[in-house]
Amino acid sequence: MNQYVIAIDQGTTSTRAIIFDHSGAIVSSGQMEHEQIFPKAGWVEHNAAEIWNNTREVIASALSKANLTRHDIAAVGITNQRETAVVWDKTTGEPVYNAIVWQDTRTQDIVDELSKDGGGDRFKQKVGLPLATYFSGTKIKWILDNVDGAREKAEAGNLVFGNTDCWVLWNLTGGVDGGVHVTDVTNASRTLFMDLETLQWDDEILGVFGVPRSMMPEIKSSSEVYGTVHTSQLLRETPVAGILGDQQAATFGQAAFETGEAKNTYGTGCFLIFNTGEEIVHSKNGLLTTVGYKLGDAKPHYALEGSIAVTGSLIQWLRDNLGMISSAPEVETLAATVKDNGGVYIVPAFSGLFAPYWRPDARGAIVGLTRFVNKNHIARAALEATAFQTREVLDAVNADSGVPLTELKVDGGMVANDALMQFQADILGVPVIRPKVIETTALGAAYAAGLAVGFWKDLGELSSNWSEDKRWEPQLDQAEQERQMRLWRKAVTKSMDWVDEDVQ
Ligand SMILES: Nc1ncnc2c1ncn2[C@@H]1O[C@H](COP(=O)(O)OP(=O)(O)O)[C@@H](O)[C@H]1O
Ligand SMILES: O=P(O)(O)OC[C@H](O)CO
Repeated sequence: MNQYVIAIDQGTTSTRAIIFDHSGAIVSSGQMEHEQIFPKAGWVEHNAAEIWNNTREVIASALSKANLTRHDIAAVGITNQRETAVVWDKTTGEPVYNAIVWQDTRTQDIVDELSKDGGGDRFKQKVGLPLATYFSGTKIKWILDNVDGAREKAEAGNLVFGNTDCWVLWNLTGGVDGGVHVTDVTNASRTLFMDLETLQWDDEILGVFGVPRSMMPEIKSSSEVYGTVHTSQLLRETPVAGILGDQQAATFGQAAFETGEAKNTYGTGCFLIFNTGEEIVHSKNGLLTTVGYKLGDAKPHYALEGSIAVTGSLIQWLRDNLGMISSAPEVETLAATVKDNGGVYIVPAFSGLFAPYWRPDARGAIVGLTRFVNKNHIARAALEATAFQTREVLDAVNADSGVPLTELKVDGGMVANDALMQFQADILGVPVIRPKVIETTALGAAYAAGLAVGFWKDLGELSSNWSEDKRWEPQLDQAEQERQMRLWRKAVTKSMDWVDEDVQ
């Protein structure tokens, strides 16, 4: 009997496989971190072969922990870190370069060059995105321009591109032995190349970037059978039936299916997604327009997104680069020893500033330092930075939609941190709500796959699986909220205009 669905969550720091039952509860999981490669300041890479190996390992581990086999699994769903670009030779299965990660800023020169003709928003009306290093398109161009022989091979039709969903799917379905080269609409909407109306690649933009169309995967919906797992793999012959970029998957896993619903995911970065239904809404306040989900032949749901590049990774930086803490949860212990931030604000503009500013010239800043400040204040300021950035994104969503959100559903690794969630509610002035299953990203991909094979019958059934675990009510008075936001915004101005010809 197929009683379960497995989701592969290929994230920025780790790859997970999680098995869910019909009620949406977690039955077992496997997880492996992969190496973060920083060859130069601003460059961030992953080894795509390592990611594929880890994917196989975590599937094996999740199955064996629950004592299950492929016969118990109805379908496979895939969710992934978006924008991270893998280019590989489809005749050998070898990537021609490491995966260039979404946080990588090496393509700023490409962005500047392309912006000369028509400005940074020249494709925004069509694709919903400004020209920025964040998106896959500039990374593909960089590989074609900089890796020896890549352009010739691409023009000969041997190289293909995919975000990591596509790389995992291709390998899972056979790789050089007939692997399926497909992505879903949500991932495609993060490349700079997909027309939001037609949901197809735009030849004119591909031409401007010099990317051959033959490299691009076929764009399909987020919920349909793309292929079956290859006979050489553990899950052989199981249908792969759902793909969603991780932030859209979390929105789906939070059952935010309707227009006006939203969620915020706190991981490496933070991503607030606001469902705008079947309408394509263009932001006037620095948000992206993206595809939320598309189920089979049904019309797509679109969304506005506030992407924040650095939140949890600031905590990792305190741990790995400064050695201030030995584990991420320890930041809460340090922060709890002081009654406030001691006047310190940290603007973690490690990759420039994303939403709502889109300022590639910004770099990280710690301001307000005095002899009074100690590491506990720094820890507190690091946590607060996540909450301040989220408030700015929520303000942008409210301004665009005209109807202020009255509560915020949250998920992701950082929501384990109580102090942060309380401060988040305080600085937003609305309740913050955590569901029982916080692995909403994997759950969303499982839902998409399960819907396609009839494991779940409809969205109503999925909504009834959602239940609240904890709620944080705002406790700060509005004057104090606004005082802190004023200081935060002042700190943000100090991080801007830092990059010049001498500083990258
Ligand atoms: N208790 C905590 N307090 C603050 N940050 C935390 C805590 N636990 C984990 N994190 C941060 O959350 C992130 C991991 O969350 P996760 O959702 O697994 O990320 P991702 O999906 O981006 O890989 C890490 O960046 C880590 O620093
Ligand atoms: O893997 P995460 O959770 O850090 O998410 C990364 C985002 O998809 C980047 O856009």
